[in-house]
Amino acid sequence: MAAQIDGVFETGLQKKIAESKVLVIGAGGIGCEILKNLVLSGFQDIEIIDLDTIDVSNLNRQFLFHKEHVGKSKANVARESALTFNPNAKITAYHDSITTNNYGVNFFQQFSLVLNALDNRAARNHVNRLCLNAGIPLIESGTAGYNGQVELIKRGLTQCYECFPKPAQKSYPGCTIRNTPSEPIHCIVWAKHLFNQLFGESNEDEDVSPDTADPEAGAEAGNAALEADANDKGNVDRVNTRTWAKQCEYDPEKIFNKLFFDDINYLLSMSNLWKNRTPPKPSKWDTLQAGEDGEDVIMEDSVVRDQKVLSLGESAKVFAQSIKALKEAFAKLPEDDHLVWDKDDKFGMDFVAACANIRAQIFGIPQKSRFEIKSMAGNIIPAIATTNAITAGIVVMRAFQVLQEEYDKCNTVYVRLRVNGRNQFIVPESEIIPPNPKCYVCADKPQVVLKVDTQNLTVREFRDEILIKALNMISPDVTLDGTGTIVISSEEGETDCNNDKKLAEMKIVDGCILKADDFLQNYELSITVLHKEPGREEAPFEIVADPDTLKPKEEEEAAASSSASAAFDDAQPSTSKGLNGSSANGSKATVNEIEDDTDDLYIVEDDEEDGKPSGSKTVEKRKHTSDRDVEPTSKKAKISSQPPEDEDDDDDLTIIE
Ligand SMILES: Nc1ncnc2c1ncn2[C@@H]1O[C@H](COP(=O)(O)OP(=O)(O)OP(=O)(O)O)[C@@H](O)[C@H]1O
Ligand SMILES: [Zn+2]
Repeated sequence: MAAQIDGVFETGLQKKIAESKVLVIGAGGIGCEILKNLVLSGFQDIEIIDLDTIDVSNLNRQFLFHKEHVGKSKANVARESALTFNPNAKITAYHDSITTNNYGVNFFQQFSLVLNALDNRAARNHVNRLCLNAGIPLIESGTAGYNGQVELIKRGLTQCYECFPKPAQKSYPGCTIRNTPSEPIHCIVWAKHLFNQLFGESNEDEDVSPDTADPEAGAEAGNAALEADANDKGNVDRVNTRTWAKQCEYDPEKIFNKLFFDDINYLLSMSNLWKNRTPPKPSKWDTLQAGEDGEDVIMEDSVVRDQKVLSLGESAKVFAQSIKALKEAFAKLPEDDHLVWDKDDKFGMDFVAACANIRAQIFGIPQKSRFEIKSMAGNIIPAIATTNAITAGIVVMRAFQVLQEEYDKCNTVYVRLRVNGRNQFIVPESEIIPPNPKCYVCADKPQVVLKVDTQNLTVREFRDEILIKALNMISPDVTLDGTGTIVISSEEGETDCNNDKKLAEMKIVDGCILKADDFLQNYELSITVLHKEPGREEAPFEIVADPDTLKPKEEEEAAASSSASAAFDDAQPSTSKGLNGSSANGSKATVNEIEDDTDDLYIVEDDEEDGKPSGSKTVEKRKHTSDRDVEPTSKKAKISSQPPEDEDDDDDLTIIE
């Protein structure tokens, strides 16, 4: 090992490296590079964890993996390959998720430091909480295309991963997706939702059928459309899409005709929608001759087929074939299990591409090749091996500084596409950003205020949508302060009887305080409940991390009528813009383009102004927008509220390697 040769490193550091024990979380693009750097730098005791197996698409940049490793555990293969660089190193590999209860605070406490090389918010939040709790320094890293970022998270010294709210994910109004798509992405999002309705985790916000509550359609139109569905007695029999599909045994022809003929006719009956739009053209299976037309395309080499825009008949054929395969895969699962859409799963991807293109054709929207749809549906921006390598290099350099306790030197570092005015393309933040004293995770006594309609929200929704999705807990226990009533227990089945009760029925009303506790994360949060009356356009709930920002009711109403102050409120670091249940238009009918955290969107914002290094002003700006420039690792899409000045157009390309 070069680094074990005296003189390469200063002796003090050399010793510290040899005596330390580090944990690497994630053995993907950055993780492989980090592991190699650690081993070559003389680290002797390394543990690495990754839940995934190796995919062909990883091979171009995750150089510890080769063709013969496809399908094997990433952590195990990374360990074996890294050992060839230094057979004397002790590397322990776990093929597991870091979020399981095998890895609690005690596990974390055995390490000198933790290095994150993850690709999703949920896991990052979890590791953030455990490292804060265990008092172990965490080096967080990520890349998106040519951009990279490395940051130290240390309790009491720096901001944590959750100190400032993240920008909300890009979303589209539900009625655009369900009723009036106008761009290819609307059809792609619809197709992904359809996959979930038929085979995946169905979500009522992801309904794919016509939305009769669309305000633009007007109540009359909706009623007229509903009447078209009425049975002999004038009632409307509405069945859930999956139930219906199961009843007709996933017959492709029947599903095709329902989605692309009946539902489109239904939409046409909502005539207000088409006053200023080109109406869609329903399509029927038997007019397509899908059988003959599509035969060749199924047989075609997938690389060639990926690049082509298929005819309607060809898409219908792919549609039928993929439904058949997905139906079989679904049938093999236990009763209450479901499929998970994955861009790398052939039939899942075929299904989404075919459905998106059929719908696009019906609405007169340009169609896309399967290749293009894959990149849009997976929100992929290219993973650049060099950015991963540079970022991982900085991670390990930071690790040296942490081992030497030179924390004051550990400013966040950004990797940029182009050099700035100071000729830097690796740009350090000008100062260490301190913790947010109002952070709902790393503050001494974490607390939030929850504004919610207590008469309507069920305990189950409170747990799933608020505690788990918005507040990133994994296995919460909740008690009502003062009475000690157990509202939610993490013990399976213990409080199931509460699940369908409304909060108010559990005596959780305005002014109550709930104590939420996640034993897996050693995390306790105090939640003050404020009742709010339901409003049609409003978010179903709002979480405010800084109670001081709450105003008396009258003031709030006055503020709401002023767009200027509303905009100001949005910019407050401690109000939880990224945490509430609202979306772009504040309506619950809005759907996320990106469902899973793996596909998080992050603002990439230039940290410099006028080519000068960022000063405190910029730091302040960052706090108020996004504290993280880059959503770590490879396949993240990126949005920018204000495009970075020196950003290359190439960055907007969404391509897959
Ligand atoms: N909860 C978790 N526990 C352990 N490992 C995780 C967890 N969540 C994500 N990971 C791992 O983090 C790694 C992130 O690496 P990377 O972003 O390069 O992803 P990838 O899946 O290898 O590539 P791509 O997403 O571009 O196909 C992945 O190998 C992923 O399996
Ligand atoms: Zn914090």
